Amino acid sequence: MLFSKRLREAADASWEASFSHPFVTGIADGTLPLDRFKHYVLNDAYYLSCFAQVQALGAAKATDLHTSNRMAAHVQGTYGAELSLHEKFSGMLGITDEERSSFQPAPTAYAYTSHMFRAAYTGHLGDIIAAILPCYWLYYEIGERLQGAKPDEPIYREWIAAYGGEWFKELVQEQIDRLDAIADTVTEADRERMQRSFLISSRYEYLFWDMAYKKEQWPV
Ligand SMILES: Cc1ncc(CN)c(N)n1
Repeated sequence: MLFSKRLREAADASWEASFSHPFVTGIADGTLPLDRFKHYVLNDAYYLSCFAQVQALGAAKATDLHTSNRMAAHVQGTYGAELSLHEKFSGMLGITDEERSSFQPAPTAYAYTSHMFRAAYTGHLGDIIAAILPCYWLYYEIGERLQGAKPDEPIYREWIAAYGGEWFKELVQEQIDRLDAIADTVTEADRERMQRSFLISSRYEYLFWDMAYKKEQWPV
């Protein structure tokens, strides 16, 4: 069985929980209150800037120039496509420069990014891709499932269009194929560690919706 198939099966319960989370279903039917989406956008901008750094660490840890180049291209994708989408959302949501400069990540955003940095600093490229792959793959599956949805809110329609698009599908498949190729060359202990990391990221993806939905803050 392909390693990616094994990961997808192992993560199925937490991915199903993401598909049916009220934050996600609220984007699909347009009922999600905008203040919760704003909390998501602020935290996600932080998340994506860390994600790009982790992708760059993947470029540095790759063992051939082609892969370094591709991981660096993915950094540009995060910056040019996803973070610029957030810039647009920030304008539409009226997020001020002051709000952005004084923003501090919520506990879940901080914990999830710390998990990715841990994989990047302690592992090899396979560990990095295992930790970041749910970010690509889960969003693509959500984008695909939501394609038929036509929420009244324009921001939600744009969000759905971005993640269900062909450009994103190609990037996701490229990282799945890369991880499968690496998994063939490492030990079973490595594969088990990568699987644990993939599952932790999958659970954090669920918690990230929940963080935004509940407008999570530090308790003290
Ligand atoms: C938390 C999270 N996970 C995934 C994605 C999609 N790259 C995102 N924007 N934010």
